[in-house]
Amino acid sequence: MPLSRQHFPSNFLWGTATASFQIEGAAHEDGRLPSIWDTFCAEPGRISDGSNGDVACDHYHRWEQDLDLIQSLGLSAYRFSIAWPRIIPTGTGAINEAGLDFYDRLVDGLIARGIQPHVTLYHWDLPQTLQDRGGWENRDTAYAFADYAAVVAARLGDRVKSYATFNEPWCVSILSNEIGHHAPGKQDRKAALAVAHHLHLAHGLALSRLRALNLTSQLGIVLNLTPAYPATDNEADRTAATLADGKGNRWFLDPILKGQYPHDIWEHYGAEVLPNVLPGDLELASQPIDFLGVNYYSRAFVSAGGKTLPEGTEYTDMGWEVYPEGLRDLLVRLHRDYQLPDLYITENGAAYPDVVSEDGQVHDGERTQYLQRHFQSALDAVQAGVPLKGYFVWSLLDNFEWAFGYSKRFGIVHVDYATQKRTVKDSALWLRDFLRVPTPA
Ligand SMILES: OC[C@H]1NNC[C@@H](O)[C@@H]1O
Repeated sequence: MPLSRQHFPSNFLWGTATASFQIEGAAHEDGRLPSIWDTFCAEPGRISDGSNGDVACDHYHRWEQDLDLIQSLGLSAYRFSIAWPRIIPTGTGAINEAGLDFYDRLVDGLIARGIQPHVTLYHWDLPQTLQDRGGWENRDTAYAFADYAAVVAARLGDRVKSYATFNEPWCVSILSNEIGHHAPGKQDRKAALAVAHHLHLAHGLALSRLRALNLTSQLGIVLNLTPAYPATDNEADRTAATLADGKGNRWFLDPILKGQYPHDIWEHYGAEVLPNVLPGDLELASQPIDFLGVNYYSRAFVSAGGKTLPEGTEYTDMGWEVYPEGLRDLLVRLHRDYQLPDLYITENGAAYPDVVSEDGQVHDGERTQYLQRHFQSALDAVQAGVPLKGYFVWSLLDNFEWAFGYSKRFGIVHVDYATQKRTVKDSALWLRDFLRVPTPA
């Protein structure tokens, strides 16, 4: 019998995901003020196609049509992020009711369609005014985030099934402040590690504020995790893979789940760049969470000697190896090494150079294959005893793919940015059929 949802636990949650800056547009509407990504897009050369989030998928105006699309596919959950610059446009202080009203309508629209709302409180669009005061390098921003989180949760309440504090702290800290490919585009390891620590602190501060609201919503965080595989079994490759795993995964998993930074990486970094950890910070950061979101795309193939993947390896349009087995391996390892809450795959998906064919359809067979193989890997993890409770496809819509602009398409629904026409791709039609449970004869 081909893979079907009936192979999964009957209460396994199937959803799709987006993020505010990537789809909303309406960048200057209803009180929103600039985020660091508006600023970053305006810096020449930062975005490969020179685009920005001013219009994006115009979801701010088309959200009802987009929720209808989610419902038509039979998905029962939708993960989206709240734009801090809509809620408290200057980062601290005055609340913008029009911003809260938009998400209020969105949440009610989801519930009316039988779709569970799952909120990410921060998916990278920091108010620029806070960046002007040091951004996440400034410890004060962690406290501002907790205030913002409390405002959102007080308004949306437990209509929202889960609140994740952050999406991908590794991207917010390392990719954005050490590597420099994302906003604010710094290349400073000390700054990056200070940012990472303040995110861990902010996560803890916000958890405390949300717990105090006595919501029934699950509270957690979303980490992008990339399992590292040594290219060979030699010592140099295995050491390099352990380092990659420590810097990319354990530096974020351990403070949240174990209340400590990994010792080997702490020593590796050295005193000049290490963050200033104050007493109580890690106790706050490692408060119990109800769920851990895992964003998985591929593995890291680590070679100290420059060995590359073999001929015939499959890649997505992002140049990421298609490696479904890595999802199972990752989840089984998490289950082995950590005391886990419920796990959700909060993002998994692929970019391919999709086009609308003569017949008006988008025949994205590679994406259907990718999803099928990763669903199977998720099922393997469930059958291995991993407490995996759900899976969100990234993404509902083609959207603004950060430094790649609109040149990479991750959606199961195609967006023609000139007309804003949505076209359900073949992969979404397959997903709809996969989710359809045959009615008993
Ligand atoms: O690169 C694909 C996705 N990865 N995780 C964060 C999202 O914002 C990205 O679009």
